[in-house]
Order: sequence, then C-alpha cells, then structure tokens
Amino acid sequence: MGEAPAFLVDDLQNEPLNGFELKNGTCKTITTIGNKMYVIGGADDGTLSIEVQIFDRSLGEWIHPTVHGTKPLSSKGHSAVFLNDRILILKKGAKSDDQIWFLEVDTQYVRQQQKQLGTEVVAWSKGVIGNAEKPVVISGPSGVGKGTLISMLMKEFPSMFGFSVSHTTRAPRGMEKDGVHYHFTEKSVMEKEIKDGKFLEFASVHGNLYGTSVEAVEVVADAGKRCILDIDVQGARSVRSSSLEAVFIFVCPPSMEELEKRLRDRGTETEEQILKRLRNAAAEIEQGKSSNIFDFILYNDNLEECYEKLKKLLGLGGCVAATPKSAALGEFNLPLDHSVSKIDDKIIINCISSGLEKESKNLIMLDVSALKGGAPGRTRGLDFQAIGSFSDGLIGMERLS
Ligand SMILES: Nc1ncnc2c1ncn2[C@@H]1O[C@H](COP(=O)(O)OP(=O)(O)OP(=O)(O)O)[C@@H](O)[C@H]1O
Ligand SMILES: Nc1nc2c(ncn2[C@@H]2O[C@H](COP(=O)(O)O)[C@@H](O)[C@H]2O)c(=O)[nH]1
Repeated sequence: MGEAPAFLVDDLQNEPLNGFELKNGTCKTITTIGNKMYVIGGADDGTLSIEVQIFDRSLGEWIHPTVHGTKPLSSKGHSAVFLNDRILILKKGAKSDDQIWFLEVDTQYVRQQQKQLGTEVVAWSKGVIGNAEKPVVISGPSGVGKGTLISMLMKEFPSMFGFSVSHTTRAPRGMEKDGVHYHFTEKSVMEKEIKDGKFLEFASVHGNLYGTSVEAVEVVADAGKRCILDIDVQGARSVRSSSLEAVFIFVCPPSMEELEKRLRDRGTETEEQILKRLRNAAAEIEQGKSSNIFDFILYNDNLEECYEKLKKLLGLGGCVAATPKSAALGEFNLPLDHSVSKIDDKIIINCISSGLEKESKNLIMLDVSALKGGAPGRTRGLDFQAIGSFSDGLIGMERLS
C-alpha cells in the first residue's frame, strides 16, 4: 500500500486552484476528482516539463499514468481548475502562446486510449484563443492530383495554409526532401511511435506505412495556419472518428484511363507499383463516393477549374478570407502574480500588479463555454475579456483582442 505524501493534507487547506510551493521550491497543484488526486507540477527529477502524478485515495496507491501529448514546459507556478472532463492549467508568467493548457482526464480520447492500452491515461492539449479554421483533409486515389492542388493552394495563400508533413516508410522520390514532403522513417521506429500514441492516424497504403503525427498537425496550428492533410481514405476515416474536426474532400479522376495516364506520365513509380496503385484506386473511389466520410467530392478533370472549385468550397472564392482568428488573438501575458476562481463556464483571473501609487488589480474573464477539439491536438474556442479593475471600480466589458 502506498502512502499519501505529507504535503497533501496541509496544502489542501490552502488554495489548491492557485498552487502551492513546496520546500524544494517546486510548485504543485492538487485537483481532486472522485477518489483520484491529480498532483500536477514541476518534477523533482530535473525534467523541464510539468509532471503529473495520481494518488488513488480508495486504494491508497500512487498511479503512474501514461501521458499523451506534448507536455508543457514547467513555469514559475500555475493554477489548476477542474472543468467536467479536463483540468485547465494557467501558467504563471508564461508567454501568450504558452499560458493555457488542458490536462484531459476523462475525455472521449482519454477513455479510448485507456481502453486500448489498459492503463490510466491523461493527455495534454494546448489551449488556443479563438476558433482557428478547421483543418482540411484531402483524399483520393494515387495520381488524381491531390498534391498538385495542394501545392497551388499553398503557393497562392502561403500565410493561410500549412501542410501536415506525414511520416512514411516508403523511399523518397528524386526531388523529395525529408521533413518537407514526408518524414521518411524506418518501419520499426514508426511502429514504436504508433504504439506510444504519437499518431493521429496511420494506415498501410500501397504496401507502405503512412501516418499523421499529432505534432505534424500541431506545428501548423501553432503557426496560426489552417492545416492541410493529404491522406488516403483509411486515414480520412480514422480522422473522421477522432476528435479532430475537419473538412473532408475527396478528389475523383474523370476516368480510370486518365488516372493511369497521369500516374505513368508522372514517372515516379515502377510498373509494378503503378499497377498496385491502380488496383487500389477502384476501391478507394468506391469508398470515397459511397461512404459518409467526405463532405465534398471534387472531379479533377480540368486542373484550373478544379482548383477554382476547391478555393470556393474553402471560402476563398473571389476575395481573400480573413486571417484565422487564433493568429490575431492571444497577445496577452498572464502575470506571475494572479489568482483564479471559477463561476459556471467562466474563469475569473485576478491579475495583481503593484503600481507606484497604489496596488491595482485587473479582472480577466476566460470563457471556456465553447471549447472545441482537444487531445490529440489543440483545444480551441477560448475567449479572454477584461471585465474590471478593483482600484478604479468595475469597468465595462472589453475584449482584449
Ligand atoms: N487536372 C489534371 N490534368 C492533367 N494532369 C494532372 C491534373 N492534375 C494533376 N495532374 C498531373 O497528374 C500527376 C499526378 O498528380 P499528383 O502527383 O498531384 O497526384 P496525387 O494525387 O498527389 O498522387 P499521390 O497520391 O500518388 O501522391 C502529376 O504529374 C500532375 O502534374
Ligand atoms: N493514411 C495516410 N495516408 C497518407 C499519408 N500521407 C500520404 N498518404 C497517402 O498515401 C498515398 C500515397 O502517397 P505517395 O506520396 O506515396 O504517392 C496517397 O494516397 C496519400 O494521400 C498519411 O499520413 N496517412
């Protein structure tokens, strides 16, 4: 039987939402959910990320959970607030793009992973202010022109779209660069990373392993861009049933003869590979047209016409769409000195700053009522508003963005 550490009893009397400092200088919070106490805070073993331990009060035992997602780097302190199925972590003194995190403890993704792995699972997800545009999943048989259409989109809108760089076990083609077109990977390495939960989806396609890592999607979201995934139908199906909300587009060839011509003219595959890809194409087209995976089907006969249709369904017809909201917002840094409380779906952050004349306190409201997404990816839909100041009396609502 394990023993609850001495700090739990005393420090729970303090403000667990806002954390407490231990004798060794590290800061931890404790969030109690049923019989489980989630102890979240800088590790004593010198690692740089925020660590998670769970104490099961009914068993009197420590549980070491499997931790999915990129762990946040530890900070000078943090606050923790429980929200139904996840714990909101606000890092003190962190930069605007690193201050809001979620530790998911009972979301659909966490429950799925627990079932699959048979262990206790928690998952980190970074919070994003505003609603970034949904990622775009583009599927279709090999040679139909997915890559060509995506290149045209990225060339015309370089600051709007970012490509999700997949992993593959196939060999690079002549001009392909590692880390740009694909992460070219050994099969054993990729299999281990799949087992470790690093992939949003993966599939065996035309005899090789392909997959989208969670990081590949997050890198694009972090750059404030809309993510484009070029993946096969099996991968699209996996993403559809994941928590990643996306727009799903299937690209169809005008005919099998034309598809074969394009594949042969591209000249990147051996005869054997071309035949394999053509055999698979018939089943992919059948699934693409008949399944409920895809929101849109595009016929790529005339390239320019098809590209115009693609732009139109992405809201780019005629005028340039606005920059994704997440890129423009979130330029507000939470100060080191703040405390946190929760009223319904609103988190009230009391920022305390000592001015020369008098101490002023600013109240910020973080609205978590419209959260979207989550692990394995970012949590979107957060909104900050300034709601008042103790020193000057309450001021009117004011958006910080
Ligand atoms: N509408 C079109 N008409 C004629 N040729 C086209 C058209 N669209 C693309 N192509 C050509 O077809 C070939 C295959 O296109 P592309 O490489 O973009 O296909 P893909 O769907 O990305 O294939 P893969 O899944 O194998 O990566 C390329 O040589 C491209 O230039
Ligand atoms: N399920 C996934 N499929 C992927 C991914 N990346 C690419 N693909 C698909 O593989 C085929 C073949 O691609 P090629 O570059 O070898 O011609 C094509 O249909 C791609 O859409 C992925 O990460 N997951």
